[in-house]
Amino acid sequence: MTRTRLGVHSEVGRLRQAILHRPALELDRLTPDNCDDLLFDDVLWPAKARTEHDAFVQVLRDHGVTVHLFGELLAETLHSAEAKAFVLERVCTVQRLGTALAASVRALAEDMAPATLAELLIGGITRADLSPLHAGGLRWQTLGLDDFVIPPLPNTLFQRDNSAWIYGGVTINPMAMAARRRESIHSRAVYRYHPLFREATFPIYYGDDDVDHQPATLEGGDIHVLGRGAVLIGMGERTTPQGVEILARSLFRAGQASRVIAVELPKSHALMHLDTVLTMVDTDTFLRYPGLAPETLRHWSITPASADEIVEQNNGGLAVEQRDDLFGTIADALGIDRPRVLCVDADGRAAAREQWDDADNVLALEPGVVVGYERNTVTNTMLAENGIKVLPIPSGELGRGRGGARCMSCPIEREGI
Ligand SMILES: NC(=O)NCCC[C@H](N)C(=O)O
Repeated sequence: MTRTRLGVHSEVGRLRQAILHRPALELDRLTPDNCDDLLFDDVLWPAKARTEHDAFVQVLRDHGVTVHLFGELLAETLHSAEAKAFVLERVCTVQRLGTALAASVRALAEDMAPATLAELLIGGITRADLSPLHAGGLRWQTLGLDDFVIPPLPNTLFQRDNSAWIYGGVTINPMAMAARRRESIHSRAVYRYHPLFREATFPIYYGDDDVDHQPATLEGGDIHVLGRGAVLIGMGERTTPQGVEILARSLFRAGQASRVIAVELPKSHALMHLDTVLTMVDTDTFLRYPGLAPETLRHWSITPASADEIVEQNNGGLAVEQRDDLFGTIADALGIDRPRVLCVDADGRAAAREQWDDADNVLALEPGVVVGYERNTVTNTMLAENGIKVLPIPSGELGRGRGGARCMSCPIEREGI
């Protein structure tokens, strides 16, 4: 078993361990009819996507990062009868499956080998997959052979979003989009029952219960662990102020962070998460999409409120102060003069095209060394000219789900700065 010192103490400190997901059956089940609903802009060539993903994993391993594959973690988790029951109780519900199917699908799933069950939970279950089943009920009769009894979760590829480590603990995120909500059930099971996490003690800040969290949603692509006790959170299409408040309170209570900076983002698909337009590439350096004008972004600095402030301001325990210079606020939090902000601003069209292809969504492996899609030549050249080393990975297929190297990885052990 791998040495585990779980915790993510910065965005750019040396990355030691991360969870990635090698895309499997779920990509074969993406069609022109369902890809929009499943938050993909196109269908993919699955075999090629897997080869590209293998190349990504290899770059990380060559750099000394221990990579855990989520499909394997889930399969190993489901070896435990308790874990299987935990997942099936939450997936095979009457609301999701109908009264007749809930019990019969659950009975079939109980008998499956853990690896098969993990594959189908992520890849989706069609009526044809259940062919020996003779069920009654309206739902069963309305389903065509190829229809999904349980839809696939192709965005499991983007491990960044459904859980996020922040300093010594993790948040298991209530996801904004219906197409991604079941992902969090799988992560809850892995963090509870997988041997990598089962014996460890760490706070779970949010989401590890069966409460209906909507609309207090959070997604990891919006969460940046800046380091030195600070956390930057984007509020755009996916993360709401209610979600940020709950997380901030929990982080402060656990003594894991001393300041949260919440920044409002334009609500658009191209900018669905903060990390599609802003990532950290060195201890004092950010990569920013030039279409995102920081001076126009409203942002707030959130710290734990004193007892007096709680009474005077009725603020729910959070001292919230609106600020007017985002990178100035970040500099304060990091105790530096002013961060360096790199931008492709010579060619607006190239910047826009490359942002769409996740040029600004790089994953730092250590200060000044990042992984990014090879296709984004203008951004990668600009980074190299500014002393940032880019390790390129292929992206012809992978990028069609609209996520880059940062989106596809969930760091679980990373050093501070
Ligand atoms: N952090 C990220 O920006 N993740 C990319 C998620 C893409 C996925 N298709 C989604 O819409 O949720």
